[in-house]
This record gives sequence, C-alpha cells and structure tokens, in this order.
Amino acid sequence: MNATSHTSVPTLEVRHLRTEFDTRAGVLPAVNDVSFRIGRGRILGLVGESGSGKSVTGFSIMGLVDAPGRVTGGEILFQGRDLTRMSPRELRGLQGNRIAMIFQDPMMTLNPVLRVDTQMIEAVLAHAKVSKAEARERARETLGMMGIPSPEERLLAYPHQLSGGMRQRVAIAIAMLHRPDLIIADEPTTALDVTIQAQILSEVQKLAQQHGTSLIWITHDLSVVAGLADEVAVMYAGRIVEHGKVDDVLDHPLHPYTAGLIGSLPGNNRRGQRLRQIPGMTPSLLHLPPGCAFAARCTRAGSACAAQPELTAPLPGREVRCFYPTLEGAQA
Ligand SMILES: Nc1ncnc2c1ncn2[C@@H]1O[C@H](COP(=O)(O)OP(=O)(O)OP(=O)(O)O)[C@@H](O)[C@H]1O
Repeated sequence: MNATSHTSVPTLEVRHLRTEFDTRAGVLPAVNDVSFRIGRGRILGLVGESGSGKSVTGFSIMGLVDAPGRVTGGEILFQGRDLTRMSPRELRGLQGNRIAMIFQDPMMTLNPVLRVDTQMIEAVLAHAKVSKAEARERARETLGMMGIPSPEERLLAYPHQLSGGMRQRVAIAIAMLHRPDLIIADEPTTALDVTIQAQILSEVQKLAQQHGTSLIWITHDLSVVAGLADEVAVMYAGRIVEHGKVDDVLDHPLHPYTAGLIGSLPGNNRRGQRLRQIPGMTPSLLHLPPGCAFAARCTRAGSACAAQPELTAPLPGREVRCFYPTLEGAQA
C-alpha cells in the first residue's frame, strides 16, 4: 500500500459494472452499468427492493459470483487496482484481509463445530505471521472492540451457545480482525431486533471511523441508512437510479422511486392510514423495457422515458437517472 492510496485514490471505485446470469429463459442482467466510488472511512448505504441487484453488486466486488453468473463488464478498482483483472491468488490475498464481507446469516462465516477462539485464531493466522498466543490476543481485543462483554467467555463458546445478536457481533469481529480497508455488509442486522441492531450499527460506525475502514452496507431499510451511512445509492432493476449524501437524498429525493421508498416508511404515513406502497411491480430483469425501467410505475413519466435515462448530476454531489427529477427545494 502506498501513501497515495489513502489520499487521492478512493478505497473503491466501481465503473460500469455489469453482472449477468445465464438462465434457461435468457441472459438476466442483475447488475447493469453500476458505477460509484467510496472514500476512506466512508459508509455507503446500498438500498432498493428485493431483487434490485444489491447483493449481486456486493458479491461481484468480492469475486464471489459463481456460474451461471459472471461479471461481464466494467472495472472494480480497489485502491486503484482492478479486482476483475487480478489472479485468483492475488484476490485470495485481499479477501478476508484487506476486503471482508459480512452476511445476513452469521453462520455463513462461523463454523458450528468449532469454538470461537479456534475460528478466530485460524482467521488471524491465514493472513498474519504471528504466534498462536498473539492471534488469540488479537481475537480477544477485536471482540472487545465490537462491544462484546466478557470476550474471554465468548472465545471459549461454540456458536450455538451464543444469541443471534452475539453471533453476528462475532462474525463482524472476524471481518474486522485484520482491520480491513473495505467491508461489504449484506443485510447483517435485518434479522435482529431493533435495539440490538442499533447497538451493532453504532459499534460498526465507530470502528469505521477509528480504522478508516470503508463500508458498503446493503439494506432494504432506509432507516438503517439514515442512522449509519454517509452516502446512499438507490438501486432499481439492476441500476443505480440515485446517489448522494444521505441527508440530501432522504430530505430531497430527486428520483420518483426514491421519493416512493421514503413515502412508504412507516413514520411518513399518517396514523391510522395504511402504509403507502409504490403501485405496480418491478419489471422482470429478463424483459426490461428499452427505456426507463421505473416508467410503468411512475407518476412523472413522460414521452422521454421511452429512452434509457443516463445517470446525470443536476446538482453538485447529486446523481440521478431520470428525465424528470424533482429539483424544487433540493439541496446541493
Ligand atoms: N444464481 C442466480 N441465478 C439466476 N439469477 C440470480 C442468481 N442470483 C441472483 N439472481 C438474480 O439477480 C437479481 C438480483 O438479485 P440480488 O440478490 O442482487 O437482489 P437484492 O437487491 O440483493 O435482493 P434481496 O434483498 O432479496 O437479496 C434477481 O433478479 C435475482 O433473481
């Protein structure tokens, strides 16, 4: 790592990423021309409805897309180096070390038949030349950093002896063992109750700040993004339709889909009213219209929407993929 990697070069820059699945019904573009960048220590919330391509974007960055899927276009620059062009050996050197992933189910990370200390020591030794005792100490220290009480007791436990929230904290601690530069988190707190979720989010936020770790936090929950992220990218049908600072986007959404998502948050509905939903359905990715994929559900759609809108920057620091963005009252 050179000095410039922390200053001028973003931790991650994704350019025109395209990931497709070959299905019996045809080629499915799960991620379609996705571009974004994340600076050191910044947290990007990646939001959108189920099937919008959030997880596949995360998996593509991690090099974890397997057949019938593959990355068919674009660049994934990690500290300036293109992950899509690296050898499997180089990639393995980064995975779990400089780049880590946290999954919704902590058991994707944890081995049910091994004690926590055994797993954490193995994870340390996979990338660091230290003694077993030093590896165990690093494990204990990292559990402490995640706000885990009595770390020594947790180290001696098997995963099934821990609560769901504790298991997820341990999985996050494993991701943090090597103080990575980038963590991709795929809905890791969705299954947890709101209080535990809030505690974990606050620990993660602290760790990102302390260690300059950049995070992509995948979620369908805008309230998580509001509490955690610096920036938000909204995905719809495989594309980013809006991107900007969290406060700007949530206070003054430019894209009608973002506005719809915000309008369907429980707090934004009058008491006694049914939750407002965005009418209509997401189109099938196998049969996308040639123009805007949201047009059929959109109250603002006009004749221009028969063509594909590009991502434009109508205001500084804001990007939107729409021919008719709301600009009134929008903050730069
Ligand atoms: N192995 C696969 N084979 C075929 N299609 C797939 C495969 N994995 C994902 N897809 C498709 O890719 C699209 C994007 O899926 P993805 O999991 O990224 O969505 P998501 O936004 O993360 O949704 P969720 O919140 O439900 O996980 C979906 O249409 C999905 O059906």
